[in-house]
Amino acid sequence: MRIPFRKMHGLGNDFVVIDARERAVEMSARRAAALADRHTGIGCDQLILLEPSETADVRMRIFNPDGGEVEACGNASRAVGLYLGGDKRIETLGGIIAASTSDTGISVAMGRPRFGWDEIPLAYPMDTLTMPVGWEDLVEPVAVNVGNPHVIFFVPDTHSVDLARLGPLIENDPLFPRRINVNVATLTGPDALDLRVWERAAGLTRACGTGACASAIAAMRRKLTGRRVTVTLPGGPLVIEWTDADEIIMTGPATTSFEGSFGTSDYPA
Ligand SMILES: N[C@H](CCC[C@H](N)C(=O)O)C(=O)O
Repeated sequence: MRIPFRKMHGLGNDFVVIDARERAVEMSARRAAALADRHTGIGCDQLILLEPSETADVRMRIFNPDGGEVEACGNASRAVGLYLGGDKRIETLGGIIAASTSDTGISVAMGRPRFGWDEIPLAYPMDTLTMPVGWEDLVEPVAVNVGNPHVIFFVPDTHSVDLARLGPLIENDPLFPRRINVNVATLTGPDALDLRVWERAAGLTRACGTGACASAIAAMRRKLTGRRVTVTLPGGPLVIEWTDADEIIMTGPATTSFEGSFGTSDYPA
């Protein structure tokens, strides 16, 4: 049997999107990892499975390239918003998010940020606004949960950080019981950040929507910016707003690259 999919991306952070609302598709960690593999599979940063939802217009399941299912994916939320069109509520493990499509791009309301050490989560109590920890030159980060967990280091120059080496060290530190997405951010203007991200289980990506949300919120909490920030990633810019209603709104592009299909026998569940 062949399963159709849509290859999509948000600023180069790419996804294989499978719409299983009409016909169920079994998604094991093995199948998700095989599909995401860039050498032997279709290749993507995350695999996205759309299923019927009891509480929203659609349920969006998010699988990292290691096959692990996770709570949130900002760029994929915009991609699914583009695919579905109009205003849609999307159920995720991290909560219900709302996507709306306009001529300035796709906006996604990502819910409210969480700052409690046990909400990140961390392994033990700690101030999450200036954490008393460090890994070589990366010290005193901020931790934020925006559906998924993020740690944010403010540095003089994101490009001088050896993120390929330090990212996995921090991602897998026992301080983070569910591992963590690692962000290095530089303030480049009154309301502007430069950002690079080592994604939990995915590594260096061209863009990370939840990383942009978490880093913007971290800058706002530290009073480095106002409540509307442009975050520039290697793949391009995203605009993040933290509303007075404690909602994170992310606006940016999404693109459909191509449509295809795969054989279930080639990718056993
Ligand atoms: N690797 C992330 C999931 C995808 C996040 C990123 N692709 C985004 O756009 O938010 C995690 O394990 O939490």
